[in-house]
Amino acid sequence: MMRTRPLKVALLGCGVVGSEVARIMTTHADDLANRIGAPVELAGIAVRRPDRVRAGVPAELVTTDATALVKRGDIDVVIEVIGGIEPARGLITTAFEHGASVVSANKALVAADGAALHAAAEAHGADLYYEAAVAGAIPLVRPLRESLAGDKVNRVLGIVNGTTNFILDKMDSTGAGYSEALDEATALGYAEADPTADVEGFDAAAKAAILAGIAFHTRVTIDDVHREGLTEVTAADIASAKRMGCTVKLLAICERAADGASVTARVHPAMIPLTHPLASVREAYNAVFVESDAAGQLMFYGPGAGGAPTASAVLGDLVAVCRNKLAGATGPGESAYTRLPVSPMGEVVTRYHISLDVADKPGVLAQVATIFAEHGVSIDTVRQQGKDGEASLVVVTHRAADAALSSTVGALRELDTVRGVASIMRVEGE
Ligand SMILES: NC(=O)c1ccc[n+]([C@@H]2O[C@H](COP(=O)([O-])OP(=O)(O)OC[C@H]3O[C@@H](n4cnc5c(N)ncnc54)[C@H](O)[C@@H]3O)[C@@H](O)[C@H]2O)c1
Ligand SMILES: N[C@@H](CCO)C(=O)O
Ligand code: NA
Repeated sequence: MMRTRPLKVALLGCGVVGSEVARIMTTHADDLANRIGAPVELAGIAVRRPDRVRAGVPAELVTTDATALVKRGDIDVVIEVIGGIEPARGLITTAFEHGASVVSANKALVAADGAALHAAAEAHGADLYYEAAVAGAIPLVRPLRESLAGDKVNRVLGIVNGTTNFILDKMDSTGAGYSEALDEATALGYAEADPTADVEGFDAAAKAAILAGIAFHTRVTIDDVHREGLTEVTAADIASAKRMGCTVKLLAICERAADGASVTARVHPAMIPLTHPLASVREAYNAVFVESDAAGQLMFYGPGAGGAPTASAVLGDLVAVCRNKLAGATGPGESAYTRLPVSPMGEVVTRYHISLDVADKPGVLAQVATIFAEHGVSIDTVRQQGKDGEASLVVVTHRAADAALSSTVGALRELDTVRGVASIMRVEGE
């Protein structure tokens, strides 16, 4: 039976995502009410710039005082789509203290301070949901938290940043330049307010931290995630990948160690074979593989960024949180009981593609091969292309520890015959 008294919602932020949340809450009001069992009313919208015209947003609801809005006392759910650490963190904490549950799209905040936020929610009998924080519209947080809660997840691997996938895809398929592709991603609402977060891998690292924490029931913060962005990827890397039948993607990889005693989380560009399903993920789409003991391999695919797709995830959380409120219950909180430690990048084991500029003279290949052997890194293939006394040597290794590969590269740099290390890229998905 439908309750007539509405649940009141405060919206913090009315940018790319917030304006779509407001639009869908208005246009789908009847469906939302039927699905929840009570009407939901947009009771206030906190913005920074009230002068900005927002189509379809009732002017009388707009305020610049977000703190007063969350302190009103009659708000049931706060939707935080401001982004960043402060004032978002303070506003969310205040919301809990005043009895509201919170839906957020803020991966930066959850990845930095998720444990404290969950504790604050629990202390006040409130919910904290953030499906939109990881891979936009794609259901991932709740499938991991709820649907897979009876299984044991061993690996989460995927493309979790739409902006960088859009850039790599445009560069690869249309030959567009890096800045041109980034400008287009920004205009389409995919990039963060400061796109450095996207291209330097901070956004993907935040998502990797959230995924690893939920998947392995432990605590992982963004500081635990090894991060390399897109800015070092060159056209030569992309061309080299093509020659190997691969493409370059920015991947987030969270793994349980073989002995089960620790986990790792990393974000970096990697070559993947064109035959791998992730190779065909285009534009701002995201795709994530989850591997678990009982289910085997699951793949989640869909729009990972953009106003309306992200609002879809926010609205899904709003419905869940409102249903919990009406039932006088809360959904699942933090699950970090395994306390598995996060191992450093040096312990990650994978394959590598190394491109060296070397002198083209007798014995160089043998010297290079010896350095790999001395560091216990086994070579899979070597390709050499010579030109005017210089040569480009491309070495692909078998699986080796990242620390061993780093020492190998350090020793290679010391060789007189090695003029430079043009690129080092990990090879994944084989
Ligand atoms: N855009 C996407 O594709 C996407 C996808 C997933 C998650 N997110 C996350 O959603 C959140 C919002 O992203 P966005 O793309 O809508 O950003 P945005 O910059 O378009 O919107 C944020 C809005 O918050 C406003 N704001 C800033 N400080 C405020 C304050 N103190 N009070 C009220 N309003 C304030 C800004 O003026 C801006 O309009 C971020 O956490 C982002 O990481 C975005
Ligand atoms: N800037 C992010 C938004 C989605 O989280 C991206 O490009 O994926
Ligand atoms: Na999601």
